[in-house]
Amino acid sequence: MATAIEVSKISKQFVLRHTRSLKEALVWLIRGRRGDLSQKFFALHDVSLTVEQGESVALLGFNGSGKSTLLKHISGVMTPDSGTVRTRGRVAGLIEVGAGFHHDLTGRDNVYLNGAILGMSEEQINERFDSIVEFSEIGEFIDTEVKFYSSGMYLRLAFSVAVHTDPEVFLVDEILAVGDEPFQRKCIAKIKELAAEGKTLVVVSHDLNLIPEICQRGILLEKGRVMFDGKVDDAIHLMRAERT
Ligand SMILES: Nc1ncnc2c1ncn2[C@@H]1O[C@H](COP(=O)(O)OP(=O)(O)OP(=O)(O)O)[C@@H](O)[C@H]1O
Repeated sequence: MATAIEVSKISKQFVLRHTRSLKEALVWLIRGRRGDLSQKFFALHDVSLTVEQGESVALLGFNGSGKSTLLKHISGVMTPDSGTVRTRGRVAGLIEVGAGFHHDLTGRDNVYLNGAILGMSEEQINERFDSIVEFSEIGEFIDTEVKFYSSGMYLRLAFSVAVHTDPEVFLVDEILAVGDEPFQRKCIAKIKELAAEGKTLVVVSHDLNLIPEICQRGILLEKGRVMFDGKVDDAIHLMRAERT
């Protein structure tokens, strides 16, 4: 089986921003700006993992453990301070949903814009346009500027465009928690369909009941490090044990 994602020893540091008191800032200035007022921390620390084509993997961990940051590195919207990320095939991400959408454009124009950003040709978008709109259930609002959409409508259209790009690797970040229940169920069914077709999936979700329905493998992150990588049930068991 071919490798779809190869993450090799990546680390990412962020600046821990906290407000300093006026006194602290004055002391720092008087001392000739010596020392660093900002502190850094590792959002990801020496993370390595390999995902084979057709695998469905869940990234698990408590808030702030680094799941979204890792997903952003796999999608390529973030680059690591050190280490490498390699992916094979087209990667579609629902990471910051609708991030590629332009508020002043209509749903229709955004389908074309976002579709192009995600790598579809105009011809492909023309072919899939009706199906995109149908899946999103946007209906007649397709010619309305998206700034007038509800957050659920926005998400539905963004999700619909992304799944129609026919990605080889599909990255999902907590989408399952957004949107109304019927649409959530539809998204989950679509994600399962993609998995059954042999697409590679990396899913971030806090829904520990849903995750085993989609993923066989679970990677547990803690403070930016991989604590466990194995069967999804074992990863969930470990996570639940840590919570108690
Ligand atoms: N752009 C950024 N600048 C500074 N800090 C960041 C940035 N993005 C994320 N962080 C920090 O990195 C850490 C990891 O964040 P991340 O969003 O990856 O966690 P997560 O596991 O996805 O959390 P959650 O379950 O809450 O979504 C957090 O402490 C977060 O505050």
